Amino acid sequence: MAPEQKKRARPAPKASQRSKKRQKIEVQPEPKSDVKKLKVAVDALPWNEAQLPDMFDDAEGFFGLEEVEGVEVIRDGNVVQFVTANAQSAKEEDEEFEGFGDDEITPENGNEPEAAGTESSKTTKEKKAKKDKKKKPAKAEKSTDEDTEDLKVNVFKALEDGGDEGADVSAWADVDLSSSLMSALSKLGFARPTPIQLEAIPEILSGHDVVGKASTGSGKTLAFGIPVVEKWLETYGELEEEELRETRPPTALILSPTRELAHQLSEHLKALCSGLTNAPFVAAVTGGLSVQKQQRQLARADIIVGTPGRLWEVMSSSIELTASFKEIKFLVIDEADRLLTEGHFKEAEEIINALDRQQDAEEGAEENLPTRQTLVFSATFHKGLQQKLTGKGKQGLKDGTDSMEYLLKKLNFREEKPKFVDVNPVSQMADRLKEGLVECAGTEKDLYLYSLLMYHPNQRTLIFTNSIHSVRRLLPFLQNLNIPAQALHSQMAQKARMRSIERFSSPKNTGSVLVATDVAARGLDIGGVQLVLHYHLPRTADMYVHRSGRTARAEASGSSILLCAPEEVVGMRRLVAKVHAQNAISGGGNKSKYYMRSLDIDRKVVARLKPRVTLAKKIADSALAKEKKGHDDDWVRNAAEELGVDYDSEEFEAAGGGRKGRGTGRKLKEKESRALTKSELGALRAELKSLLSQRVNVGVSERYLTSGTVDINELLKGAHGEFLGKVDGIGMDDQ
Ligand SMILES: Nc1ncnc2c1ncn2[C@@H]1O[C@H](COP(=O)(O)OP(=O)(O)OP(=O)(O)O)[C@@H](O)[C@H]1O
Repeated sequence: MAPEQKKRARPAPKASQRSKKRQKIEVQPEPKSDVKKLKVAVDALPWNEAQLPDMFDDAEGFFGLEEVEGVEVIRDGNVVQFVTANAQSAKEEDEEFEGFGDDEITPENGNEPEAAGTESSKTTKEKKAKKDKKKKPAKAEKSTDEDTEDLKVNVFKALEDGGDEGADVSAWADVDLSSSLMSALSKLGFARPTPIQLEAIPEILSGHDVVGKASTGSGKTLAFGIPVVEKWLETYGELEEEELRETRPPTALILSPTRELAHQLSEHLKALCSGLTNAPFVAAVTGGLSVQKQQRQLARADIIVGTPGRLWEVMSSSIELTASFKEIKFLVIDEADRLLTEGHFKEAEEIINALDRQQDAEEGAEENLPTRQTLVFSATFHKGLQQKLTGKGKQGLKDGTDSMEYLLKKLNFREEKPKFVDVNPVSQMADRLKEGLVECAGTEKDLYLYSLLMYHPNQRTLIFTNSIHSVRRLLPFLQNLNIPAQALHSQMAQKARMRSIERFSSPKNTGSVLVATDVAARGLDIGGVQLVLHYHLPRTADMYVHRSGRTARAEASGSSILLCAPEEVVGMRRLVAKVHAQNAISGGGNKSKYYMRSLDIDRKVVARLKPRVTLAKKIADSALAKEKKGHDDDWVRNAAEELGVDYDSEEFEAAGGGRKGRGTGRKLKEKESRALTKSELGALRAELKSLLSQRVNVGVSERYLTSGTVDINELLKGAHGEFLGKVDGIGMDDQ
């Protein structure tokens, strides 16, 4: 699409409109006479997320509270109208209102012509260095999505801290990128392409549909992100500031299976774009955050990253959006094997249907092939999917009985055979990942979990469980033991989810622990995760690969340890056989690679940790049971109300409302926990505190385990013996 098509004027943001200051709706004094007023509907006002004090951390009802500034409220009898100061004429009201918020795209960086494509990266770098002295580097989206500000993790933060030297990017020469992108990569410090980038980018740039497979943490995001940005630069990179403010169809739609991953992908692309003079506007569209705000951002987005559910919700409510989406140049499916799984594909399918429907209507179904390129990426593709993706997908689709065939057909590749780029045909696991397992009884997993954390103190650790209930249970348990744990699961409010990730990934919290369900298993790129602990055996081998892939990313190394109960042994064997099958076949060539091995953990030491674990569990259970009792009481009260009887009456109990006679062992335990009085709890806490303050002897030679939060080096200063926490865990290095 040529830039001059489909343009729609957009009001220029005023400096005052970008003010960071927030205020509640209030009646403004008479506006100055030279400012024209604009009446707008309440939904079209420039709402911003209200900033709440930390004490509201988990008050779910408050998340999503929005406020607006610079709005005049006019009351005429019962009619309330909202008027904004705006230099545009009022007739544009219906067309578009971008608002005043601090989330305007600011083409402050957009009025200097792009360096010529033939210019060497060095010259471009010099030019840009001069420019950067005059003003801060472009951060087109820096202030556009405050909801995701807190999700900035890993390398992206470095950009904000300066780092204007830049890397020598001559190793990218074979990929044949524009000088602008070379310069942006230099600023990111990415000196050379990763293997998947080296292989996939040229294929995408030459117009192919691509299916890309590479191990976790190997740079797949930029493997599709760089060509998408390159395409945008090719089309719009030379636009003047004024032209850049005009809306245009988006260049790419990127689908992600989880909200966190969507925000991370968008941050990753923004980080790349922040090194550009003219940059595309990247927007993330996910559930859990304000729809109106996301709709406003979507209207001007060049690259849209979203979860299918929310994306479909906003698309289906706007014919205009759907119409502009049909012009995308790229449809990207990240973590494709998950998104193409039955049960998850429904909304993605709706989106693709909508894109293709438009296509058909306009182009008379010329072969029914889209003009967009489809890019499909993951670290894992189960065998059937892989075969079908690599070319057989378009055959045998007549009856649509095979659902996977059906889904692939739906992707509607424009080529009969997409290019299949597999840079890790042998192993899906990262090279620098060490794997081990610890065998223990199912009932002792809490004890062993804590022991493992003690053996690896001050390491950023991600614990995966198979259920939300387990996350809820383990969180207070670990916190009682002074482990700085955060939780992440899908039933948490989105703000709380992001806050957990932010705290977990904060450079200040190197020894932080995140207890999560598989919602955190895919794609999350959090720097410095050294250890992944599988509290439960993952449900699939692929999930094991993704979970373990949260560590040992890019150039880093890391460990993955599975807690394995006797009833999980069969499943674990199957898992190892699957994950390392190819390695085993390839045999001697890969001698240095070891597989999951049973790790030695001194049971005597574990036994010494038992008293504190028992206490911590008791205290945590008591809190959980009380919380549960609150819910139960609500239920009972509501049921009594429905029956029209007193909550405490015998009549109500007789009617079954009191749920008598359903006491099981678990219920009894809960009851016992609830029965703990305040002073009993206080005594338990005091006992635990005293235990936690003691070192744990780990053997004959004055060796001790310490609480994970204690600085091992400090302790060592006064001791001759060794602390297990100081050495490299439990023998992972010897293997
Ligand atoms: N060329 C490069 N040089 C150095 N680091 C890079 C390069 N490309 C990407 N990275 C960094 O590597 C890390 C992992 O990248 P990314 O998140 O894209 O991995 P992935 O392959 O998508 O992993 P997963 O399968 O877990 O989603 C990121 O921190 C990213 O910034």
